[in-house]
Amino acid sequence: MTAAGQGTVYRRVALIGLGLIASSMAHAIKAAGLADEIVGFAKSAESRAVAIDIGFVDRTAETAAEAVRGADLVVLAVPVGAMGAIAAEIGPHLAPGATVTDVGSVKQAVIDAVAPHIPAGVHFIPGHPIAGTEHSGPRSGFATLFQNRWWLLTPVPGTDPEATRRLRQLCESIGAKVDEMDAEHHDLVLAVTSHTPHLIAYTMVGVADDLARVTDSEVIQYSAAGFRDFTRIAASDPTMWRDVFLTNKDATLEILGRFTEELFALQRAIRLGDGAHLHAYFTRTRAIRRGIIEAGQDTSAPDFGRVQPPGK
Ligand SMILES: NC(=O)c1ccc[n+]([C@@H]2O[C@H](COP(=O)([O-])OP(=O)(O)OC[C@H]3O[C@@H](n4cnc5c(N)ncnc54)[C@H](O)[C@@H]3O)[C@@H](O)[C@H]2O)c1
Ligand SMILES: O=C(O)C(=O)C[C@]1(C(=O)O)C=C[C@@H](O)C=C1
Repeated sequence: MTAAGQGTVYRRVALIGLGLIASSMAHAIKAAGLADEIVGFAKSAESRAVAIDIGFVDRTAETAAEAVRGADLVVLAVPVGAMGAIAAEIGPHLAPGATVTDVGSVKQAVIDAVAPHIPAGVHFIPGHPIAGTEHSGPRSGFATLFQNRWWLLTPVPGTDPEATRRLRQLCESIGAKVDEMDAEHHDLVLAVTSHTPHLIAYTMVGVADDLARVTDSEVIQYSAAGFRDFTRIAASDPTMWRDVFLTNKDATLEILGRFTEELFALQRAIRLGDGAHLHAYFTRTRAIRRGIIEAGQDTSAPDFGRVQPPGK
C-alpha cells in the first residue's frame, strides 16, 4: 500500500453506507483534505447517485467488497443490525494493514458481529461519534456535525497503538474530541444519555398522538418547547433505533427499570399530594444542571464518571 499524501491521514477511505454520518464524515474529510480519495457504497443505487451528484465521494462501487479494495480506512456506517453481514462480505477483500472502524450507536454487539470477520493484519477499532440529527440519508450530512462533539473509541486490548493514533488524528481533524473506553461501559453510558431518552421521547410523542385524536390536534397546535424537542427526537430513523434497542437490550432494560421506579414514585407523590417529595426531587435535579454549568463543563459531553454499573 502506498503512503498517504502530504496533509492526508489516509490515502483511500471507503465508506460503507452513505447516510447522515458517512456523508458528514466525507464532507468534513474533504473540507480538511484528510484523504486522497473517498470511495462510497450504499445498497440503493439512488443513494450512490446522490453521493456522486453532491460530490462528497470521488467514486462509488457496486458492492461493499469492491468499495474496500485497496482502502487503508474502511468506515462501517450502516444500522447496527447490518454490520455483521457487511463485515462478512468485505472481510476477504480488506487490504493488509488497513483499519476498519464503525460508527454504530452500540458497541459490544458490533464487536461481536464484526470482529470474527476481520482477518489477521487488519486493525478493527470500533467507534461512535456522539453527534447526530433526526435526519437521515445522503442529503442530510454536513461538514461541521462533529465540531466539538465527543467521538468514543472502544478498541479491544492489544489493538495496534499506531492504528489507533491515526484514527484519533482523523476524528480530531474533523473537529471531534476523542476518548477511549471499553465497549460494555460505553453501552451503559449511552443507555443513560441517549438510548433511554430516545425511548421516552418516542413514548411521549406516541401518547400525545393518541391524545391528539381526542382533542382534534390541540396537542400539536399548542405544543410547548419541551414537547417540540421530543417530536424532533422521535422523528429519528426507525431502523437505526430499532437496532439500537435490539442490540443494547440489557443496559437499556436496566436504565428503563430505574426510570420506571422513579416515575412510579413521582406518580404516587402526585396522587398523595406529597409536595415535599416533588419539591425535593426537582431541587435535586436542578442542582445537577447547575453543577454542570458552574463547573464550566461542556453540556454536550456525556458525564461518564457518574454512571454506575448495573446492580449498584
Ligand atoms: N443518526 C444519528 O444521530 C447517529 C449518530 C451517531 C451514530 N449513528 C450510527 O451511525 C450508523 C449510521 O446511521 P446514519 O444516521 O448515518 O443512518 P442513515 O439512515 O442516514 O444511513 C444508513 C446507511 O446505511 C445503509 N443501509 C441500511 N441498511 C443496510 C443494510 N442492511 N445493508 C447495507 N447498507 C444498509 C443505507 O442505505 C444508508 O446508506 C448507525 O449505526 C447509527 O447507529 C447515528
Ligand atoms: O441530536 C440528535 O438528534 C441525537 O439524538 C444524536 C444522538 C444523541 O443521542 O445524542 C443519537 C444517537 C447517536 O448514537 C448519537 C447521538
